[in-house]
Amino acid sequence: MSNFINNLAYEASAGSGKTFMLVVRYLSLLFKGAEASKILALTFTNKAASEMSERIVETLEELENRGELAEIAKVTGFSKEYLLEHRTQILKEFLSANTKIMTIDSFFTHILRKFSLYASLMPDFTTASAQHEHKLMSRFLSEVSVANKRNVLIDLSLESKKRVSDIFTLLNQFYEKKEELSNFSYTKSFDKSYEAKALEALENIQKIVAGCKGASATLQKAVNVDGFEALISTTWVYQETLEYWVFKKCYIPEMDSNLQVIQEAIQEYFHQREQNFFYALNELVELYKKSKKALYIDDSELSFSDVTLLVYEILHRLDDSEFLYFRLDSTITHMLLDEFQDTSIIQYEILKPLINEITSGTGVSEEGSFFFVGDVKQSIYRFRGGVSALFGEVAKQNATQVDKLRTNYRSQKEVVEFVNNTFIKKIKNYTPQLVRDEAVGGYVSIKTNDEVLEEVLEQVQNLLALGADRDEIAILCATNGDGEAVKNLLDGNGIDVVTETTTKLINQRSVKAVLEYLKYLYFGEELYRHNFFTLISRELEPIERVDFNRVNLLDVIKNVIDRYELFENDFHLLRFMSAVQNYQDIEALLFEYERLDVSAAASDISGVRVLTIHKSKGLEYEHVIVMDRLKKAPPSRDSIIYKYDGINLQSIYLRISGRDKIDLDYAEALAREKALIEEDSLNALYVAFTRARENLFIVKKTKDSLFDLLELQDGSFGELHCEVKEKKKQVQYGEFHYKDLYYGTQAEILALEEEKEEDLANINFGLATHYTLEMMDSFDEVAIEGALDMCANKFGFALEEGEFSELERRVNALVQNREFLDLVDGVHYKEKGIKYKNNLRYIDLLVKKEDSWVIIDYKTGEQFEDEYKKQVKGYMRAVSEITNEKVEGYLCYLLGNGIKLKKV
Ligand SMILES: Nc1ncnc2c1ncn2[C@@H]1O[C@H](COP(=O)(O)OP(=O)(O)OP(=O)(O)O)[C@@H](O)[C@H]1O
Repeated sequence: MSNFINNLAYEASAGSGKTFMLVVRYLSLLFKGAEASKILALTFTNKAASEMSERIVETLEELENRGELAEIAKVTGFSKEYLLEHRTQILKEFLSANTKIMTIDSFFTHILRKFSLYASLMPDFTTASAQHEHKLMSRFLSEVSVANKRNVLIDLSLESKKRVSDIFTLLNQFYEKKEELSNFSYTKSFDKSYEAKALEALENIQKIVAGCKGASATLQKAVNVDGFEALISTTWVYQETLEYWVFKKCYIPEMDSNLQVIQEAIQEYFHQREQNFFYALNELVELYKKSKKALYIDDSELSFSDVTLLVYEILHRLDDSEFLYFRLDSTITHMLLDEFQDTSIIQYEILKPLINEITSGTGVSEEGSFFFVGDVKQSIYRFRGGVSALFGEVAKQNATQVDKLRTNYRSQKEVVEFVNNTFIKKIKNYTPQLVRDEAVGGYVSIKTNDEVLEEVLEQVQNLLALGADRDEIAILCATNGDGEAVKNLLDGNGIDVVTETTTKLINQRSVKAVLEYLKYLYFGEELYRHNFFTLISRELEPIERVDFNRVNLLDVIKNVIDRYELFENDFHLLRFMSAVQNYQDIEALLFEYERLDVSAAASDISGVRVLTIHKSKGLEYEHVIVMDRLKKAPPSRDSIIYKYDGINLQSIYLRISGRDKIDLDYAEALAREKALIEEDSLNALYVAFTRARENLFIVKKTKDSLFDLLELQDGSFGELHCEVKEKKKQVQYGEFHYKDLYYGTQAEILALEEEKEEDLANINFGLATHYTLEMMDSFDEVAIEGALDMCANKFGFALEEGEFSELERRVNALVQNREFLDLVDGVHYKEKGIKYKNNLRYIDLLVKKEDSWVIIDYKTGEQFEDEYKKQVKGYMRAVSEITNEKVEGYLCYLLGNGIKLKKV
């Protein structure tokens, strides 16, 4: 019997199988006959989106052995046999469908492209996580100047005691919350009548004191203030009553009534300051918006928040928005949302009509369904406009059944219990998780050590010594800076580290190959064809060019993948394909892909993972080390306090010190803000601890610790145990010889490395020499001629007169050098890229002799010999590790006075 519930949500703890159920849901829909192109699955990060596609494929491929099988059977009511029988068909359909598994940001970008003309934009705009800040700043400043609002900006700066760049942050907040703030209005006022009221009351108090015999000198001094400014900087005006301290002896009730008058006046003063501030900010937001718009129209580049706001405007403001939604809706019948707790209110507002349409079942989609999962305890993006109350609200608004998942499927007993015991006292309504039967082990250690980095290193070394798989060790830290510090330390101790950059999608081989292929189709340059076949380890063959005006980019990519059978087990390509959908055309892709901020499938990248807690969401590792922050956290001092009632923005306040003592509303908002910040930190720790499957290590400091909130005691639970798995096979680098003319070549890498130290002429000469040598197929005079032609084409403009013939002379000398020719007698691999320590390095010339290897590194000057030697030694180590054979390295100097070979 089918158990399919149309509107369903899971509000469940970490590791309880929310993502698992999302995949089950997606597949159940497919098995029930839904078209993949009509299922919209939205995630928060690109990583999550691509992982979801991967999991769908993997699950189908291995369905008979997967836990999902039983769940899908339960949900759909189909027998396991039926499901197994149909999975190949489903997989085929899924792979060929135009699937809609993506981030919320890319979904909104799609919408905006579709309706871009409503926003006076061309549809080929590009997106980035943020607009170019400097450009925006200077544009804004000139707008401010033109609008004659410089004083407004200066006043704001003075008022908030902030720099203009900080005012920028506030402007951006106001800009992003524009919709929520649209019902707020601010009044500008310079009426200072409150001052007179306060000073009159002060005078009354002064009189009382003057008439009081027992008035001490301290008291007389305390009330002896001159003017309003001085009055508000005393401490006594903020007391509840004056029946205290030095006032006590002279206290009469009249004192307090005057105190109250003073406090009301101060409140009025604060209020006026706040209103004037918001008024000014609001005025500038208009200019800010204008500058942003000008910039995105000029550059055709939008930030994700621009996209979101524009989509909101288009869908909600235009008269024909119903029609717009209709057009969207007709292509979406089912909606699945991951990590719902991090959805912002405006994001939900955009999705809302679509969800309504789907769930009401009266629109285009009779059989629609809505599903979302999340965990309010893992909400850590409050600062980005995520309000955790949204979860319940949305369930209510859409008549969604909210179920729980009680069992933890991720972690071992000790970890689950430690997390339960730690957070039950700290997080409201915490429901302890159940341990699954077979999870009887696990280990948790809490250790205080002020040398945080050393402690972390030791823990990693210990784990590795016990046989832990380095890919299964993750170090979670508070900030990117801390991550950098750990990475450097581990690197320095010979431990491979994987961070965000090493895992970029465009740095993966299969993706590179496809890009080379596309470049060949577009530029027609032979080298790209050559590179492509080299990268996919095949013999060179002809490639038919295509006319990009007539074919769809994605089809071209699918075609190359099919034709050369590139897909097999390569999830990078799957990710790449979904990323490509964001590019308007081939030009946009080829000229912009370097900025593509998508990470690769983790499977074939190796090393200890170092990442921030925020980035660790949704991930899991066998061993997790959560380290304390290395520096003290800066106090949170947001100038504006936003107070929400549920999901509705109720009021906003300007932070003014002392204000909480006399303004109850403000005090409440401030207290709530503080509680929310604390909740965020607590949630972040919850996320961090729940990433561990087997072993969890907490490294904390004695002071200013990230873990202070939890009051952890040093100690350990359970027994440390590392399952030693068979070591993964070394990745084969054998055929990776890969030339590239226009980017990322050895020549350019050298340029980056040496830029600082040599003058330009030397650099160019060196690059041209390298390039010539790279272009030579063999070491003879015929090859020199061809290579020099190519060099003249590429570097002719950059070389000085005479340099070219000097280059020719040196290269000729090289091919006549007996010692060199003997050394290079063997099979040549030029421009050999080797992936070592997660860096791609290029060896000028690698020679395979009978049972050994020779590395040759060309140089045109001797001034940095020590550096050069280090570099070659690095290559030698890499090659010897990969091949397990004898390796020799040589620096080969092509100098003005002859060839010099130096063994390293
Ligand atoms: N019903 C199940 N049967 C077998 N394994 C499961 C089941 N549910 C989840 N798992 C496994 O447990 C682990 C955690 O599940 P999943 O990642 O879906 O949890 P989650 O609730 O999304 O966690 P988080 O909130 O931390 O992202 C995964 O390795 C998953 O494959």
